[in-house]
This record gives sequence, structure tokens and C-alpha cells, in this order.
Amino acid sequence: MIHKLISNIKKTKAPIVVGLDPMLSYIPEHIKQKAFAEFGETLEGAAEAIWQFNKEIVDCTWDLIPAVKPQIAMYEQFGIEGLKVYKKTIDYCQEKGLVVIGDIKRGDIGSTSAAYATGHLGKVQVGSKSYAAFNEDFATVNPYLGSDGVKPFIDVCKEEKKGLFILVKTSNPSSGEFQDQLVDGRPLYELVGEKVAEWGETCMGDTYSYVGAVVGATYPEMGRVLRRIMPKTYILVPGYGAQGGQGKDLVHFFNEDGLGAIVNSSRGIIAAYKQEKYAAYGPEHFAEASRAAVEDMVKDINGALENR
Ligand SMILES: O=C(O)c1cc(=O)[nH]c(=O)n1[C@@H]1O[C@H](COP(=O)(O)O)[C@@H](O)[C@H]1O
Repeated sequence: MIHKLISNIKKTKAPIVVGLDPMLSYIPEHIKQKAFAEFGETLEGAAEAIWQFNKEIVDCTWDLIPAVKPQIAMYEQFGIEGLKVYKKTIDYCQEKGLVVIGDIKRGDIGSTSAAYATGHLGKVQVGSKSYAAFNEDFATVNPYLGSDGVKPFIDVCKEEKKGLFILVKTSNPSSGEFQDQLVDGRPLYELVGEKVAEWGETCMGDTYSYVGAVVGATYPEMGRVLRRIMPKTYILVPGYGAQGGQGKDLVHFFNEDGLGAIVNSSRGIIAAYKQEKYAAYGPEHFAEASRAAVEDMVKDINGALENR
């Protein structure tokens, strides 16, 4: 899958991911009203609204982008109906040729991690049959339970040729509370970065490993250090746009080959029509506003890379 991700990035010349993190409050009234008229103000109604919203955004942006990242929490809050739309979104995006990064942030003791890995990236055995239940291409993993929580994911990736993005330094304001703690004089996130590079050595694609890392756009100086510590690791960089990250902060996340990083924006793209800059599109044309926001994001990042 790292091959497909890199080939999609080269084809679109867009090192970005659209985060499909739909909150009901981002969904225009006309979509919600239609879904509620059919299913009532129910979990099914909410799920239908999310599906229609996602579909229109994907239909309007798929040709410009290499990948999407649905965040499972946004679907899970609506229970089973939400999870059905999570799966429907994965399938639809894959049909369009997009790489799907399931933002599931899992990590548990070994046996439990193995079940998560099977459900999301692998195949579950039922008698004589086996099923790829969610079938994302990549998944995000929290490594802070240690190697035995990560290894089952790596094993499944090796079998299925899928990939991971492992949290190293997260974008949120309090990420330093634990991640920046010094251990023998070095911040913990650096030690985790070294471990990710080591795990990655066992799962190499051509030039990059299919074990990637997550490093927040909001910490560009740490990104520069981590790029050096993990030279063959693809870095997923969330925190662009709504959390304050900009193209000029991100150049050091990339290698000299112009590859090595993929930048996520969720609210900044899917709720673009709510921003003053794209307000002229109006709620009826929300997906076109998302397309314009994708184009602007790509220009911002590629412009910064050209001028470095
Ligand atoms: O793993 C992630 O994707 C992630 C890691 C991190 O450090 N920070 C972070 O914001 N994310 C996710 O990236 C997305 C950011 O959303 P926006 O702030 O709306 O662009 C959300 O789905 C977060 O869960």
C-alpha cells in the first residue's frame, strides 16, 4: 500500500490527505432535512446525512487527492449506523482509487491488538471463510503500550501489504505533557521515533517503509529532528489549517526527494464553506468549496516546497 500511496501522490502532485471527519454541525441543513425526512431525527437519519455529505465531498475532490483519512470517532458516536457509514465511505473511496487511512488510533495488549489489526487491516476467519471486515489500507496506531501492542499490526501489514501510521508526536496542545518528558536527557517522542524507524526496517517498500509515523504540523522544529531520526518513514502530518499549521512550517517534514510526508486537513476542507474565504459558495455548493480549499492547500504546500 505504501507503493499505491506514493504513486497516487506523484500522480496528483498533492502530498495531502482529506480528513473525512464529519460532525453533524458541518453538514448543510438541506442534506440533514432530506435525511431526517426519510429516516426521522434518528441515528439512521444522522448516518444518512453523513453519507450524503461524504459522497458529495469525495465526488468533488477525488481527482485532486491521493488519500482520505476517515476518523472513526465521528462515525462511532452514532453507534452501529455510524460504523456502517464508516465502512461505506471506505469502500466508496477505494472504488475511486483513493488510499484510505483509517484513523482508529488503536493500541492495546498483544491479543487485543491482534483482534483490532485483524478487524481493520486483516481478514477474520469464520469457519472455512475469511472476511476483510473494515479493510482500510492504513491504520493509525498508538504505540504507548509498547512493542507487544504494535507487533500484531505489523504482522498483519506484512501479510496483507497494508500500512500503519504510528503516533510519535501528536499535534494537540498538551501532547508534551508525556511525549516531551526527558528520558536520559532525550524527549520520549524521539525514542518512539527511533523505535518506529526500527520497526519500519522490517517492512520496507522500495524506498519507504510501510510503517509510517504521525507527527503534528503544530510542532515544526520537532518535525525537523524526527525527519532525520526516521529517514525512510512516511510521516502523516495532521494539524494543518484548523489547528494552525501552514505550508511554510511543513517543509522539513519532507525529504529532499519531495516525498516522505503527507499532510492532513479535516475541518479546513470538509467545512470550508463555513469559512469567510469560501463563504461565497454557500451551503448548497459546500463540496465545491471543499475542492477550492484542496486546491489552495496543495498550492500552499507545493509553493513552500519549491521555495525551500
Ligand atoms: O492521527 C491523527 O490523524 C491525528 C494525530 C494528531 O496528532 N493530531 C490530529 O489532529 N490527528 C487527527 O487529525 C485530524 C485533524 O482534524 P482537523 O484539525 O479538523 O484538520 C483529526 O482526525 C485528528 O484526530
